[in-house]
Formats: sequence, C-alpha cells, structure tokens
Amino acid sequence: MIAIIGAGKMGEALLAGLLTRDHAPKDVLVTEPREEHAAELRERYGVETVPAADAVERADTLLLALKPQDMLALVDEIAPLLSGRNLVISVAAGLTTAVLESHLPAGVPVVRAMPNTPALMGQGMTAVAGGAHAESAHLDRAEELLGTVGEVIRVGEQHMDTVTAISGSGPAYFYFIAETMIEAGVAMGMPRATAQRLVDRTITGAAAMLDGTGEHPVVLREAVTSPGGTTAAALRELERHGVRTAFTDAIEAARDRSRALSGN
Ligand SMILES: NC(=O)C1=CN([C@@H]2O[C@H](COP(=O)(O)OP(=O)(O)OC[C@H]3O[C@@H](n4cnc5c(N)ncnc54)[C@H](OP(=O)(O)O)[C@@H]3O)[C@@H](O)[C@H]2O)C=CC1
Ligand SMILES: O=C(O)[C@@H]1CCC=N1
Repeated sequence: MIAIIGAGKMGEALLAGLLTRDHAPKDVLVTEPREEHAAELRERYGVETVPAADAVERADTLLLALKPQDMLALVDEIAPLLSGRNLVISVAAGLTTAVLESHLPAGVPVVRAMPNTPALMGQGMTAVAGGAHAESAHLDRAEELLGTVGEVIRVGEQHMDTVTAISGSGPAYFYFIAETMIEAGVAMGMPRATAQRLVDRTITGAAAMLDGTGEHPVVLREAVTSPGGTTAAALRELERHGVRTAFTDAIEAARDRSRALSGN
C-alpha cells in the first residue's frame, strides 16, 4: 500500500499519474488536511483519504509531497509510528536525507526524489538518491513506483539541488517561453488560439526531435538556422539581450534556493 501525504500540485500529479497507469485506487491512500480538497480527491480519483497516522499504519511506502517548510512538522508527527518496515520517499526541494533521518527513528529508510509535474501525463523525469539506511531494494522500490509516471535516474545526493533547478522547476521555464511566444504572436495580430496552437505544437515537435534524434541541441538549432534567414535574426536578438546568461543565472538561483530550503 502507498500513501501520498500532501496531494497539492505535485502530489496530485503523482496520484493521477499512478492511477492512470499501474495502480488501483484501493492501493493508494491520500492524506490531505483540508476537507474540501480531500473530498475533491475522493470524488475525482476514488481514493480513500485518511489522517496521516492511519496512512502510516496501513501503508508501507510513504510518498511525502508537502512543502519543504511544512515537512518536518509532519515528519515529527508521524516519526513515532514509523519503523524499518516503512519506506519514506520525500519529494521536497532542498530537504536532505540527513535532515529527514535526524527527525526519524534510527534505521528508517529514506529516499529523496525530485519528480516533475509532467508525471501527470506519464512523461515525468525523476531523480532519486538514497539516504544512509536506504538499501538498493529501497531505491528499486522508489524507482519502480516513480517509473510508472515517467523516467527515473539515480544520482548522488550532492546533485539533487541541481536536479531540482533543471528538471524539477524546468517545466515552468518552458511554459514561460511558451507564454512569451504566444503573446508575441498576439501582439503581431494573430488570434490567440492560433498562436497557442503554433506554440504548443512547436514545443512538442522540438521536444520530439531532441528525444528522437538524440542530437545535441546545437546541431538541431543549426538545421533551423538558414544562412541570412529569420532564425539567425531572432537568435542574434536573444544573445543581444543576454538570454543565455539569464537562463544560467536563473538555474543557479533555483539551485541556491533549493539549498536554502534545507535549512527550513
Ligand atoms: N510543484 C512541482 O512542480 C514540484 C514540487 N515538488 C515538491 O513537492 C512538494 C509540494 O509542492 P507543491 O505540490 O508545489 O505544493 P502545494 O502547496 O501545491 O502542495 C502541498 C500540499 O501539502 C498539503 N499539506 C500541508 N500540510 C499537510 C499535512 N500536515 N499533511 C498532509 N498534507 C499537508 C497542502 O494542503 P493545503 O493546500 O490544504 O495546505 C497541499 O495540498 C514540495 O516539497 C516541492 O518542493 C517537487 C518537484 C516538483
Ligand atoms: O518551485 C519549487 O520549489 C518546486 C520544486 C521544483 C519545482 N517546484
């Protein structure tokens, strides 16, 4: 039995992704403090919503998807009920396995995971890192679970803040680009729905090229950039405005924020 504790944006994306694929509603418990939201989840997914203490008692695998700032209070609350039979998987940005372990009874296995919201579509990208008491069977279990909603890689925990900045937050960067491109089309007089369709399909197509050809993005970009053409004119403007540096700085800021959240 799996319990998802905290079914906000990420927890619900994982819940929906799991139920669409390998898991039946009877195999997943959900803990959500707000009754109105809990009722929505019961209605939408047919899952049982239970207090955290019941979830811990009934589930062997606990997927903790609360905000990092709320996580340790919850961990302190459930810690007395946990033992080595449980596997704790935390998706919280920043919180290290060492911090989580320091709030848990000795020996409870902890896996730190960083998924992303495309898990909802079965297109997630998750990295996992094991804590001091996580054996390879625990990592296998986490990988199997999160693998039902996309791809999973194992990384050393020292890389998790960078993972968070790249693939955890990453979908938002592409939505930001999409939004900007749509607005540019609208500003040039195109109907919004047309602009949105063009942008959606272009991003999906570019992603398929990256994934399907295995080529480096520079090679794919060069193929679009005709000599003396439109793409070269656009890219020159992006470089002039420092977009490359802006992205690098943005990803570093996300990495640093993830590190800072570990202190909460
Ligand atoms: N959003 C994303 O793309 C990603 C998020 N994450 C991580 O996932 C976690 C959740 O983020 P996100 O989904 O965006 O945030 P949300 O605020 O949407 O979700 C947090 C959820 O936890 C619930 N909650 C709060 N306190 C408790 C409690 N004591 N017991 C059970 N549930 C509780 C909240 O309920 P209520 O609303 O009623 O307060 C809310 O539904 C974070 O740690 C974040 O770092 C990781 C990868 C990607
Ligand atoms: O914004 C956040 O803090 C979370 C972690 C990664 C994506 N969303």
